[in-house]
Parts: sequence; C-alpha cells; structure tokens
Amino acid sequence: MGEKRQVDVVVVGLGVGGEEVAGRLAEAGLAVVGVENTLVGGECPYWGCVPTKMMVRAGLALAEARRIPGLAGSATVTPDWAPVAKRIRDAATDDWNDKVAVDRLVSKGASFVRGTARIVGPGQIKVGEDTYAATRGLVIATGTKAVIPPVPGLAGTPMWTNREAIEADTLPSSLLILGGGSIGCELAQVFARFGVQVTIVEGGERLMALEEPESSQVAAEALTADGVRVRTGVRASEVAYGTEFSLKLTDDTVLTGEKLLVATGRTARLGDLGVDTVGLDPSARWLSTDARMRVQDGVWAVGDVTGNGAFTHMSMYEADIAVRDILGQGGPDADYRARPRVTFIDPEIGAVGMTAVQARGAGIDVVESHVPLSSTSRGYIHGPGNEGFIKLVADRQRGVLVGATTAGPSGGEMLGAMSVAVHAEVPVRTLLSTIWAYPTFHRGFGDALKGLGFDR
Ligand SMILES: Cc1cc2nc3c(=O)[nH]c(=O)nc-3n(C[C@H](O)[C@H](O)[C@H](O)COP(=O)(O)OP(=O)(O)OC[C@H]3O[C@@H](n4cnc5c(N)ncnc54)[C@H](O)[C@@H]3O)c2cc1C
Ligand SMILES: NC(=O)c1ccc[n+]([C@@H]2O[C@H](COP(=O)([O-])OP(=O)(O)OC[C@H]3O[C@@H](n4cnc5c(N)ncnc54)[C@H](O)[C@@H]3O)[C@@H](O)[C@H]2O)c1
Repeated sequence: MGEKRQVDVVVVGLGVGGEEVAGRLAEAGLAVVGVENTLVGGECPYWGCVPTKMMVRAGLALAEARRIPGLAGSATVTPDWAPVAKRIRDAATDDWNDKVAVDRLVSKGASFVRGTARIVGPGQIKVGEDTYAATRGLVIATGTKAVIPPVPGLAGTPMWTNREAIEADTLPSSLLILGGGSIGCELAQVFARFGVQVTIVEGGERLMALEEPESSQVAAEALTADGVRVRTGVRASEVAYGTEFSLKLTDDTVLTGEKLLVATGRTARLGDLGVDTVGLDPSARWLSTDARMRVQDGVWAVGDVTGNGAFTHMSMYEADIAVRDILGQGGPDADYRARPRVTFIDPEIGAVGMTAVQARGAGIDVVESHVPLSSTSRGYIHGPGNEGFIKLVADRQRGVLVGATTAGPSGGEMLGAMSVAVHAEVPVRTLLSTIWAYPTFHRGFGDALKGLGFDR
C-alpha cells in the first residue's frame, strides 16, 4: 500500500527547466515534490550542452594548433581522446552521478523523488505505489528524446544517439551520422578532428536547414575542410549491421561505418506520462502552452517538451515565466521574437530572431545585408580560421532588426549585441550611431548595418 501525500506543486522531470521550477517554488515556501527518473539536471549537463562543448573545446584546440604553420612556427599535433573522455566523466558528469544536484535541490526545501511519474487524473500523480495530490498545480518538464526514424533494419542495432556518443571512452575508426542539424554538425567536426572518418547523411537539401543558407554553406565548407564527407538530399533506405554498419541510401549508394549516430531530431517525452487522463494527446510531438506556460488549468509545461526551441536557455526562460505565474507575481509573457541559438562548430554560428525567408513569410518588407568576416579588420588580422559572416535582416518599414546571424571564431559571443537589438527593437539609426571597438569581430556590425542602406 503506497503513501498518499498532498502538496502544492508536483514537478515532473528535473532537467534544467524542472529543477529551476522546483527549486524556486520551494524557496518561495511552497510544498514541492520534484520527480526525476534519470539524473537531476537532465540532458544538458550529462549528455548535452556541457559534455559536447567540452568536446568542441578540445577539437578547437587541435584545430588552432594545426593553424600554427604560417602563423607562428610549427607544431606536431597528436590527438588523444582519453583526456576528453576523462574530463567528461570526472569533471562534467561526476561519472553520471547527480548527488550534487539532488543535494542542491533538497537544500532549497523541495522534496525529491526518484522514479517515473505518471499522471492519473487532474492534479493526481503516481510514482510507483505512491500518490501525490498537487493542490496548486502540476508542472510538466519531461524534455525530449531522440527521434529514431523508421528506416528498415535500424531498430535493434547498437546505434548511437547523443548519449552513447558522449559516453564513448574510445573513438571508432569511422562514424556514419544520420542528420545534419546541431548534433550532427557539432559531433561530426569534433570526431573528425580526432581522426575519425565521418560521413553525414542529411535528408534535406542542406545542413542546418532552418538557418540562413549562408550558415549551411559555411558549415558544409568547414566540415568538409575537417575531412567530413557531407551527403545532402539523400536518406537512408535500409540499414544492416554485422561487424559494422552498412547504410543503403535512397540514391542506391552504400556507406559503411564502425558506428552509426542517429541525430535526426527530438520529440517530447509524453508517451507514457498519462497526459490522456487530463484530456491531452499523448501522441502529440509537443505540449502547447499559452504565454504564461499554462497547458490548461492547473497544468504548466516548460522546456524542450513545449517545442518552443530545444535549448537550455529557453528551458530556463520558460521556467522563470511558469514560476512567476504559479506564484502570482506577474511579469512579462513569453516572447519568442529574439530566440537565440548557437551551433558550436568552428566557425561558431549564432543566430537570433528570423531568417530573411522567415521574415518575408511573415509579411515583413525585408532589407538584408551580408558582410564576410574576412573583409572586416579583425577578420583580416585573424587570418587562418577567419571563416564566417554577419548577416542582418531588417524591417524596412519599422527601421528595426528582426533577425541576425553571426558566424565566426566568436560567432556565439558576437550574437549578444544582436539579441539585444532584436529583443528591444533598437532602431537601426541608433545602432548606426553606436561606437564599435576596433578591431573586434563585432565591429563588423557597423559595416553590416551600413549595408542595410538606412538614412542616419
Ligand atoms: C547533444 C546535445 C547538445 C546540446 N547542446 C546544447 C547547447 O549547446 N546549448 C543549449 O542551449 N542547448 C543544448 N542542447 C539542448 C539542451 O540539452 C536541452 O534544451 C535541455 O536539456 C532541455 O532541458 P529540459 O529541462 O527541458 O529537458 P531535459 O533536460 O530533457 O530534462 C527532462 C527530464 O525529465 C525526466 N523525465 C522525463 N519523463 C519523466 C517522468 N515521467 N518521470 C520522471 N522524470 C521524467 C528525464 O529523465 C529528464 O531528466 C543540447 C542537446 C543535446 C542532445
Ligand atoms: N548548440 C546547441 O544549442 C545545440 C546542440 C545540439 C543540439 N541542440 C538541440 O537539440 C535539438 C536536436 O538536435 P538534432 O541535431 O537531433 O536535430 P535537428 O532538428 O537540429 O536536426 C535534425 C536533422 O536531421 C535531418 N533528418 C531527419 N530525418 C532524417 C533522416 N531519416 N535521414 C537523414 N536526415 C534526417 C533533418 O532534416 C534535420 O536537418 C536541436 O534542434 C537543438 O534544439 C542544440
């Protein structure tokens, strides 16, 4: 016979979003139960952002060392995966142990339950035999899992998703990657830099298909320069696995590789959560919410599960809105106009707001400008590794930026100023009169802004 407990709020899923909600509501004095079936912190610290960015950092160090000839002398570069794997195991994930995170949450006053939560009716959540009645509400923060495409022969093979790729202590000699989005591109470049023969198979016509075409081009060139074979516009039609993977493509070519990484997108973890007991569709790809993160009365959702952009910063952003709503604190509604994202390849590709095509699709009278980084002072000074560009998308009528892409050695860092410009709708005239320090990469904004052709 299980325990029955009445609390104010139950938070299901304690990734970055759920942990933030549970911790803040507990600190505010509410009785909160947080339920997590894997690791508190979720995908980002254990199988996502943090370990992948450690990998990227290591790959970048190799690439920079390889740029020494012609710039600063000579260098012999011998890649070794062991320190990367060790750093991920010891420093990033504590050997995939969440004790520190659990203690952090409990120290804020939340109750922590390890297990799989199932909704069994309005405000009623079961974990094992125990039942929790959430009088103020339920917060769903169950994140996403990798989509495995229905390619004949794929199911049941020892394919990698991001999790196995990140846990790898040793690298394969060859790797096939299905999907040329953020995960595919970042991991392809890292592994190639460590000597793995990598091939990406992207079903769409270009890598990073949701971003500007120039981003796709820069990504394809950078990956190719690192030795990655990039195949676009083809899909896997059949998979076979014996001692290695064999991938038959829709153009009848066959690729082989020691490992196969599936990186074809993510879908919300909703299937067996019991959302049907509160009238929601368990087969939906995402849980949609209003601008206060409410799914329905007494149910909020935050983070990847909402489909508003599967990024840690979006999860934290939505968590903040849900917390304020639950506590009756008011504050701004969710606003996705200036959603930033950065793909951490070299060059880093940052983007905020709309692409030019999206802006036109939204009926905006678009004016755009594009500046190659190599034509800017800092790009020229930087020399090898200066690939990249700045692209601005403006609304001619309103005189404000609605989108920007910043690709280059610090593409993600450069994005900051453009995020402010798009979010705060800073007039292009004001941006044109801004002083940009010389010779920074971001000084290229001055050139790109002039290219929009607005009067001062
Ligand atoms: C390889 C990779 C690299 C990434 N890199 C970046 C990056 O550089 N920058 C960035 O911003 N984002 C990045 N992301 C995305 C980022 O990891 C996610 O946006 C973030 O983890 C979302 O947090 P979340 O709390 O919404 O979901 P999650 O982190 O997925 O957490 C949800 C939690 O809910 C738990 N759960 C699910 N169902 C139940 C249940 N029924 N009962 C109990 N617990 C349950 C899960 O176990 C999980 O721990 C990356 C993702 C991947 C895969
Ligand atoms: N730097 C970052 O912030 C970062 C890094 C990694 C992941 N992420 C997050 O994780 C999410 C998931 O990443 P992802 O790379 O898996 O997804 P994605 O949506 O970014 O890219 C998936 C790609 O796979 C392709 N595809 C789909 N089915 C295919 C098939 N059968 N064969 C070949 N190609 C196919 C799609 O056309 C698409 O280009 C991202 O959207 C992002 O939100 C963020």
